[in-house]
Amino acid sequence: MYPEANKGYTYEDCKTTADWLLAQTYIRPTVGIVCGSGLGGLADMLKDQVAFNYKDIPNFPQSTVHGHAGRLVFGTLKGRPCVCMQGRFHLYEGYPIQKITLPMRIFKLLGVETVILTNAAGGLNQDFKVGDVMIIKDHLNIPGFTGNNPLTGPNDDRFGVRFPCMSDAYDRELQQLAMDVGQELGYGDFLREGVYCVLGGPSFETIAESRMLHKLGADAVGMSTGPEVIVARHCGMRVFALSLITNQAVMDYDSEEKANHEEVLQTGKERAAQLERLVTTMVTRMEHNNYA
Ligand SMILES: O=P(O)(O)O[C@H]1O[C@H](CO)[C@@H](O)[C@H]1O
Ligand SMILES: Nc1nc2[nH]cnc2c(=O)[nH]1
Repeated sequence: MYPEANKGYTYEDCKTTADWLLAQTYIRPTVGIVCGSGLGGLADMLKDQVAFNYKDIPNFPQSTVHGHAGRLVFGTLKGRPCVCMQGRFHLYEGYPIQKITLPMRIFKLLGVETVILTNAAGGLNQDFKVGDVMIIKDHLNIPGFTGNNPLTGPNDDRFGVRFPCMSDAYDRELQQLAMDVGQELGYGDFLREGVYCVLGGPSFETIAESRMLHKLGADAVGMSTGPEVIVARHCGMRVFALSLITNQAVMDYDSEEKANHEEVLQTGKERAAQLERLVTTMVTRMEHNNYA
């Protein structure tokens, strides 16, 4: 009934992977973190690390993009058990969408309750500057408009319902927590909020495309996160996500700017320490405030 590529992984496949991981570490994570391009340093913040190369994990895809190390790291952040993907998967790597989002279901079966995703993105909002950190309040999932949604295929009710709601995809309490923590840390000058737009990539946007996305309501554009969020919400995990604005999308035919991955990684390096501090402090506060 469904094309082969849309079958994805069964519940049992996901359980095999989760059980394999649980058998090799005593850490029982309640927070799952996904590191964006050039933002893998977040994983290094974990204490008491137990790390796995993706190539050694049953059913796991491999990282193929520079700036994504390809390691799953278990550890604790200020005593709180976490698991962190040092490197994510993207549609443009050629994987089916069910494969790039598989780690979200593994997170769920590991016991994760809250997922924190980071990404590098191009700024569309003209008030944004390179180096700004945007708390994601919503997304435009453009691949989904053409039927490329990670939940395509048979639905397994053990994960979630056939038609999940997405109007509450990004947890509002966690957005507020990020704002509060960001202000306290003195990051108010570069902390923003906005709508993230996912494209398939790997080509960056044309000028006309950037203008169109901005008109449609997007503040930043990238090639990830949306599909992971859909799968995480489908299986009932709370989601918080942020974009580091690593470059300004080119919106003007007179501009000499050209988007490139080196600039993306460089901006990541420059903001890494603050981003790591924001996320770590949030994780500590989540515990105190009894956020899951
Ligand atoms: O979304 P992350 O993984 O941060 O990476 C972003 O950076 C890369 C482009 O430089 C693309 O993969 C884009 O999605
Ligand atoms: N699509 C897209 N992805 C990015 N990732 C980092 N910067 C960009 C960008 O400008 N466009």
